[in-house]
Amino acid sequence: MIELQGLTKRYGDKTAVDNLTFTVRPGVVTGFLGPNGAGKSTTMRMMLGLDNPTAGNVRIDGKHYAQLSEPLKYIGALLDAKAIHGGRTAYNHLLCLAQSNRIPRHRVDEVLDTVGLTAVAKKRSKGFSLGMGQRLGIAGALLGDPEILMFDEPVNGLDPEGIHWIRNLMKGLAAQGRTVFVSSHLMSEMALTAEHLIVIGRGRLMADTSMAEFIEKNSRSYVRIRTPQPERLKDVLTAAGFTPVTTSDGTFEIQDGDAAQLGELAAQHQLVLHELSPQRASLEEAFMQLTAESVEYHAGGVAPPPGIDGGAAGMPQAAGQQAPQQQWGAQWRDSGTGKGK
Ligand SMILES: Nc1ncnc2c1ncn2[C@@H]1O[C@H](COP(=O)(O)OP(=O)(O)OP(=O)(O)O)[C@@H](O)[C@H]1O
Repeated sequence: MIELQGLTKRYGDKTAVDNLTFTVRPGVVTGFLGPNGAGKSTTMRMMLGLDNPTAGNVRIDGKHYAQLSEPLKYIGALLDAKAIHGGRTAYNHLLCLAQSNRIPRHRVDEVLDTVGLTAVAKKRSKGFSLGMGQRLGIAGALLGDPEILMFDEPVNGLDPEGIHWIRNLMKGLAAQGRTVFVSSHLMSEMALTAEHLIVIGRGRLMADTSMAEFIEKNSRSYVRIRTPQPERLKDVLTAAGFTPVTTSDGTFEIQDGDAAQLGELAAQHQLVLHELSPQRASLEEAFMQLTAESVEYHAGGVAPPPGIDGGAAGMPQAAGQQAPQQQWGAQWRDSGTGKGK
């Protein structure tokens, strides 16, 4: 278990991590999300005693990292895969780590096998690809067979097979009852891997909740309808009290009805439907809604036209409706889960 209490880090007048309090529990993969510059790496570095907090503290199974006598046996971490002595072979890199933590030599062979690097164990790591470097970093994290594992962007540079492998590895470690804490910018991957989420923005806690609840609270659901008779359908829906929103590709989106109800209504009026599908936003959309106001680094350029991209800028909007971005952010904060800004 990892426990953060009021964890804060300031660099001059910049507050990188702002009074974070949360617990990462064993048995599930916990995802750590936040826009660029939100403070994820700084938080992870403080968890590992690599940075000193300005205030607050982190406990690893009740102890500060510095109090752990052989830390690799308690917590294994992949922070920066490039932070490896390139002149050493993969085997020697792991052997040095093992010897400094009184870990038996045979573990080196075991973890090399686990991450699929046995064939290149005697090669210097400076010749490794990004993906191979990630695997070596993961081998280092697993070396001490720790109960707690922490991975910062573990799928960086991995090919689809590698991504699949690390996903199963993390789930397997959690299923063994270990604590697994992982950051990633790949939302689709996070949605498949993590059961619990911690979301931060500008250093502050924005959500500490299950994946299912996070998506439920931060996204809208609606029914999408496609018909070759759009004018008639629109009239029927409007007369029945629904608020159909037309998207740029000619489909309708209805937020205030369910698929069965809408399908029956269409049948009563002998309307042909080519699509009738309930939709729920993705983790990516939910994340963008929640963190929209806390994104520090925006790209320039042109917003996508309505209906493109599925992001906030692309959400269709009925006349007179409040912008979804404001609505959803407010809804989330009003629910009381938010720690507020
Ligand atoms: N050593 C430092 N000195 C000054 N500012 C720093 C330092 N390290 C981090 N920061 C600042 O603290 C903030 C948080 O940075 P951090 O790297 O923790 O964010 P992050 O969430 O990991 O970002 P990313 O997703 O881009 O990796 C950023 O604004 C960053 O510029």
